[in-house]
Amino acid sequence: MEKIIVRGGKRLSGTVKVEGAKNAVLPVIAASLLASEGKSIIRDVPTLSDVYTIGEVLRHLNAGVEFLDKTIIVDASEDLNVEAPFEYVRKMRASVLVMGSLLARQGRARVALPGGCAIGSRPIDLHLKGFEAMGAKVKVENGFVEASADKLRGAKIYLDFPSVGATQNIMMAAVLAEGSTVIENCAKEPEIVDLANYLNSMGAYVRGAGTGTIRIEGVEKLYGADHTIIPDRIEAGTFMVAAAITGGNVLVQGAVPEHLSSVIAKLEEMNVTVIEEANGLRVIGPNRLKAVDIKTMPHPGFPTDMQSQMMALLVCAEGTSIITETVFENRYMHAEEFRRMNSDIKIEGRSVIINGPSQLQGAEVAATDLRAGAALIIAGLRADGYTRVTELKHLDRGYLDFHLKLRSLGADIERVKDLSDTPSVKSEVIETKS
Ligand SMILES: CC(=O)N[C@H]1[C@@H](OP(=O)(O)OP(=O)(O)OC[C@H]2O[C@@H](n3ccc(=O)[nH]c3=O)[C@H](O)[C@@H]2O)O[C@H](CO)[C@@H](O)[C@@H]1O
Ligand SMILES: C=C(OP(=O)(O)O)C(=O)O
Repeated sequence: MEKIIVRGGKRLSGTVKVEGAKNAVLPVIAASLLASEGKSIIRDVPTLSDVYTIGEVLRHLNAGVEFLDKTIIVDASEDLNVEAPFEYVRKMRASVLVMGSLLARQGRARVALPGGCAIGSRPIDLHLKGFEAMGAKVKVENGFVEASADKLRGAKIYLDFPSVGATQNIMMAAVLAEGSTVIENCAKEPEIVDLANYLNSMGAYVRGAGTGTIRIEGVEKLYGADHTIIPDRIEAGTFMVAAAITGGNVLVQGAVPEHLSSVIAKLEEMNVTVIEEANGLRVIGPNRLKAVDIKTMPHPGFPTDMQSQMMALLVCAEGTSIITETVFENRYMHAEEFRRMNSDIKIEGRSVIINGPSQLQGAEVAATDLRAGAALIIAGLRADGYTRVTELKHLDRGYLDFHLKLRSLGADIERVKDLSDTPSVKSEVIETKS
């Protein structure tokens, strides 16, 4: 079993560069299946386990996928297979994002139903309602959801909730449909805008991405295109919190202020200094952090993917803070792990009440999901003694070289393979850059 071991107490300083966004690259790779002619070149790709998983899904669907450092080249010009089996969907729910492209390209898609996960039940009913509105027949059988349509027709689709995945899947289905599609109450996340830009560069007609209404005119055919992925706002936000919790001074290179306005506002309310520089955001942590309330919301509200990292910071803040999670019903599994580190956190329904400041203490804790993994490591940066974080497979879905980046900022941190089952060897340090 691998662990990250952090010894708290170091102030972070220096510069850290963020990768391309995981949540932008996954839908873009799914959309590359729409190009029946020409190859897509996708740049600034973070080489995370999720990205390799979606690469495997595409290969299984008969697309050519080549990884060249941080670039992926996709050739989807051959006829595609239409089935994404459970072995992929189990590893990564975002595999369901191939449905829209397959339905548009091949008239059929069969994808294993994703299960729930540690953050909530995560149904896909809104994706399917969108496909049905466009004339697809949808059935759920034997653990698979199958959608088929001779020809998708444009439709007016109102989403009951601005789901990121449903908006993306419907966009991908609509770009090759006959006529106009309007998606109302759609998601406005920067990753939606990135997908729209990529689709437009393939020859699609998508307007309004980033607002609450997207309009799409279907076209006959799409072509491979060259696209650079936007910087990862959640990775950026994670390093901003890491700088703040240690009272450090860090330039987060590549952070886009407009993508992070709610996170910046909350950090400033907590007395953290955030300065816009030409190539990123400088974050300077205060001596005393102030308690604040946070409510997670769809963009431009406070992102649920930053909730656990902020929890680490609020534990160290003076006063009572309340976090209310409105996006996922069960995204507090990490609260229990924070309690093991001596924090005063009470869960009450969809809210948590944090009484701070607590002096965090090092402990052995488990990452319950990818953001929880990062949050526990961040808490370890401030804790007395050693914090050992396990279940790193979650962290690896979303963060590249996390411990190496933190170490380059001065953290006392290492990643080890625990060999406690092997007589006479306790642990082995892992230093390889992925
Ligand atoms: C790969 C990726 O980009 N993942 C992000 C994406 O996930 P994802 O696209 O899965 O998140 P959604 O926006 O779809 O989900 C938000 C809420 O809507 C509900 N819902 C969603 C679809 C549906 O058909 N029915 C339904 O009820 C979900 O259960 C959840 O409560 O957006 C989330 C919300 O910002 C982020 O936390 C994830 O990091
Ligand atoms: C929840 C997340 O991702 P996913 O939707 O891929 O599980 C995340 O990035 O925090």
